[in-house]
Amino acid sequence: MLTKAPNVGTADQGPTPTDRNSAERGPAERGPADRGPADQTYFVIDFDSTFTKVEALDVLGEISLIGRPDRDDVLNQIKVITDRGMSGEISLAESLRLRLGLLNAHRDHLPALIETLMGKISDSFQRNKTFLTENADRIYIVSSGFKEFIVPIVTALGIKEEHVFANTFEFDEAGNITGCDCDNPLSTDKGKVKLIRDLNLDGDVYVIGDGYTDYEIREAGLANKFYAFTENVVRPKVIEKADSISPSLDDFLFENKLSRSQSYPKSRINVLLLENVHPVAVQLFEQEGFNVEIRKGALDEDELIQAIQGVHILGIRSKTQVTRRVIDSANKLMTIGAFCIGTNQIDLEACTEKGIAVFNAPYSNTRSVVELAIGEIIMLIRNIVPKSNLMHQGVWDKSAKNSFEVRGKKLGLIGYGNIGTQLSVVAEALGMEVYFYDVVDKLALGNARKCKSLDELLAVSDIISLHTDGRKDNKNLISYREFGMMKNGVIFLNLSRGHIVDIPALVDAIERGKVAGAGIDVFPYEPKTNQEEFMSDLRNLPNVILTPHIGGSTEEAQENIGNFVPGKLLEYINNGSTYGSVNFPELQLPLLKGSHRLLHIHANVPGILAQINNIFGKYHINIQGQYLKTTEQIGYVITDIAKDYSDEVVQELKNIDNTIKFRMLY
Ligand SMILES: NC(=O)c1ccc[n+]([C@@H]2O[C@H](COP(=O)([O-])OP(=O)(O)OC[C@H]3O[C@@H](n4cnc5c(N)ncnc54)[C@H](O)[C@@H]3O)[C@@H](O)[C@H]2O)c1
Ligand SMILES: O=C(O)CC[C@@H](O)C(=O)O
Repeated sequence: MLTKAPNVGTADQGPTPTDRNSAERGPAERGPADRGPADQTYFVIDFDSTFTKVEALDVLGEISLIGRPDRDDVLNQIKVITDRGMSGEISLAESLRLRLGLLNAHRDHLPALIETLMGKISDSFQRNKTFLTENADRIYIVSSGFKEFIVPIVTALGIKEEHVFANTFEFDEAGNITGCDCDNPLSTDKGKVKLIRDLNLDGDVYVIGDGYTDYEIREAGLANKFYAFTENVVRPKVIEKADSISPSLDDFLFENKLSRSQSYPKSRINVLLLENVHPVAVQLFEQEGFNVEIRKGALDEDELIQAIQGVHILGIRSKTQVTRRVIDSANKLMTIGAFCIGTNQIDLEACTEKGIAVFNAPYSNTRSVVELAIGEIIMLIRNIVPKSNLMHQGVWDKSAKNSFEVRGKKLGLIGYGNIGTQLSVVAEALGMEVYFYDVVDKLALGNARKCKSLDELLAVSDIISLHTDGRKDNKNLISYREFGMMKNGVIFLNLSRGHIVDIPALVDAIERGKVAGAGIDVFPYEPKTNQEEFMSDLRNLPNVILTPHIGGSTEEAQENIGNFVPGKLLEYINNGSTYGSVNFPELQLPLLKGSHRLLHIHANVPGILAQINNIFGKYHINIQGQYLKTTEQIGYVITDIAKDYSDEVVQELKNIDNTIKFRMLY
């Protein structure tokens, strides 16, 4: 029985490479023909904390002890005993005896217990009902729990009643639970071992469970492998004995190439979040079942190259530079989320070439930047910062000199995108005259006036605020010449990107009095963490507000972003949708229902769609839906097909010349 290596998938060839040119496995992909295990393989599954999320006797206690003043105390004692039994600290018989003694339970409590347990079936078991039903002949539930509640739960998911091995309660005449059937081996130590030995299963045996008693079957030489099931509880003492760890049933089925409801187990998807991304994002990924690693600061290139190994989803903000070297070394990366607006810190071209989809949050912090800009404009034009500094030194300098209203002043906006336009509207509400210049022809909102050139805007404005994107061409957009063209005593703001302003030129303009006040939030070099000192020639200049790139750092904006970006990344991972991507052809796809989705990313050269469809034609595959979108660089073809198809189809699709990435979803 123990000589064979696990070989349960006769036809499934397992996960196939995501990246055409590598042998790695990626999320949401598999061989097409999962036909389930060979006949001679048996699956022995534990019940409490494996099939269900909870320990049934704990739940029974919660029901049976209602109204007792010492309920919480007793429940705690029951939990402690359960854990000690499960990790092998006390014998099972002892654990059962002690718990039944404390429970004070009655037959009438059982319906409520069953109802509660029905709602506590482990998520991955619920998802894989088809596997359980289709393989009912080979699945055994072996538990030291009690048939009275186990049978109704597991049979609801297709398990055969005669394959449930567990204890039975003993009741007194009044219906009180007094103990258990002592002749049953499962009420005794090493009971599962005795039971499996008696069953004498003729084939390979895989045991899935969270407890030490499950491991004992393997220890006794009666199972080929013991899988420590950790979806609900993690018991270090059990894990250290396991042949393998199964964070979910999906993971077990994937590892053994068995038919399953998810193309790739979510517990195998690794997420790396840098730069203090909002906790709501962590929560969203964890709820999805992904593995999440978080780091507070940014990483430099070499650190990131190390950290990105095995990572499928990377989340960053504005400081992490995702260079071509990083992208080239990322062995599993599928998608990047910029938890901010700007994406200039990411080499988008390299991402596109590798088939890595990038998403951002294009307007989740827009309002926060606008409010900061308005606040700073008022502070600067009133000369508040020097006055406040003096007050802190005890100087009372009451005067109106160099202090103005914003009403009637000309505000010049360079860049009339999301932030520029919103600032335009709010500034007009304060009575300012708005002028704007954008490289793209933009609709003027309200009474805003379009300038034909940057120079025109520079010459006319009393206050200039920079809101262009961070494209490379914008480096030093504002330098000596541009400051020279501005009005004397102009107020200047940069809350966009640091490299857009030539800092020595700005320092010079401030020192000469050309710029009477400046609000600067972004810098060509920004400290990687809050521990690093901020070094700049802008320090200690008069009437200059310096802020540490916090234009978008409000609780509201960060929470918005923390919700928005994971939403996009999850849609891409789970459904293939690229709507809102900054480098991929944008496709909003319908939810996947009853079919398999094949996603083909390729270089945009002529004839790929025809080649894809020729392959479908050759294998008589009926296409249920097909979507295509291209950009100059790449094409993205999504095809929904019926579930039956052969390995060759997948292989041929991957072998099409110019294929960048291929994956499957179901
Ligand atoms: N300080 C912060 O915390 C913070 C927060 C959010 C956004 N930002 C930055 O603010 C900037 C604007 O954000 P947005 O959401 O409005 O972006 P956006 O893409 O909506 O708008 C940018 C606009 O700038 C225009 N533009 C680009 N280059 C130009 C040039 N040389 N001259 C004139 N116009 C030019 C574009 O055509 C576009 O209309 C970005 O750089 C973004 O990264 C900073
Ligand atoms: O929060 C950040 O790191 C960046 C904020 C801002 O510059 C953006 O691009 O949205």
